[in-house]
Amino acid sequence: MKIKEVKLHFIEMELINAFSTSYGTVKNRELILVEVKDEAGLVGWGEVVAFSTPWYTEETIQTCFHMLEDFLIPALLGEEIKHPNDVAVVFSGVKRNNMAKAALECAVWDLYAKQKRVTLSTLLGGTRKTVEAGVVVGISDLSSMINSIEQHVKEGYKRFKIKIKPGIDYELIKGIRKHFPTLPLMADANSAYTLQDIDGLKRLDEYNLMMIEQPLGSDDIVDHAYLQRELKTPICLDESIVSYEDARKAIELGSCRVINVKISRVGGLSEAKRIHDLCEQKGVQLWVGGMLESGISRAHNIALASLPHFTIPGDISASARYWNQDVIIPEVMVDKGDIMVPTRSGIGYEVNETYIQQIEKQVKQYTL
Ligand SMILES: O=C(O)CCC(=O)c1ccccc1C(=O)O
Ligand SMILES: [Mg+2]
Repeated sequence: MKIKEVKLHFIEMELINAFSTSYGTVKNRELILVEVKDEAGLVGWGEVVAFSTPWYTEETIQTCFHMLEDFLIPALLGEEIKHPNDVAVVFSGVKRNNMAKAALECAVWDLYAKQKRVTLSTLLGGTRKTVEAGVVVGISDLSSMINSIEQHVKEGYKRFKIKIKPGIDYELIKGIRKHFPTLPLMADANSAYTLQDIDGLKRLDEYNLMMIEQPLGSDDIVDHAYLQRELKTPICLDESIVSYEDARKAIELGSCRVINVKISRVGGLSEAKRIHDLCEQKGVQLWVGGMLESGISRAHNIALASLPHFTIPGDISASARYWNQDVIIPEVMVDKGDIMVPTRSGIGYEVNETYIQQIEKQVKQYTL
């Protein structure tokens, strides 16, 4: 196939509740929805999930726009693509910028699945009919966090993640554990600690957390290996793993026992699948991470999470967890803690173009 046209839809959606991490707070979520079209007029969808500022990775919505417009879209338009795995090869002249690449690559996966009239899940080798839903609660005061966990327990979620940072950790987890002694609970630090905090991190071992996510530097796998040897709690890496090679090295060094896979962070579905296969082979657990994204990226996450070795519920929540209205039909629903893997072809959800037209700030179109 050849991609004949690419459209970038710039949107901004307000989160139902502001979301706070160790880095800061997100309330208005800027996103770029990416639409690719083949010669027959069939379309596929992807999404740029970088943030407006470079707090999570170095990329932003604007750097992704620059990469897409000036390098990635010109490289892709008109190229012969036999399989979505080829897209990474077409992009190989551009270093990193994984979120920009992933958005376009995911759109090609959706399109390719639609051409073949199969679900994206099937195309990737997915085996599950449902995926387990986990939910994330941002940093707030203890009683608000307990209330929102309570709510999410009622909604059926199967794994609960809280955000922590230095000074808002031990007492917070102690308070949550008092209310929910057996809850499948984990904590995400988003790189807020250093090895100097090791004594405090070791004290968290008493709370039986499923794992602690990304305690140390975003680009570190050496200090994490040291920390993992000192902790009973498994370490899960997020920011530190931006490629298959990173995953291989982290596993070899013993830097983590779990990996959070985000399609965007690793540059696309092909790389995410390679990491899945590696972890399966090495006996390392993994789950699918989230980016406060719209239903389009959420749909890609669901397809990925249907692969057999995604054994831990991911950060894949219902559309209604974050949005008053999502951009897909139907919206993502959680039923008794499970999300159905859609059975229609491609990402399996209809994109609500009428709604996108209402909320988009700008559209840019690129043709061959
Ligand atoms: O529910 C979600 O979409 C994931 C929430 C989350 O933890 C997160 C959200 C934004 C940026 C980074 C992270 C993270 O996993 O570290
Ligand atoms: Mg994380």
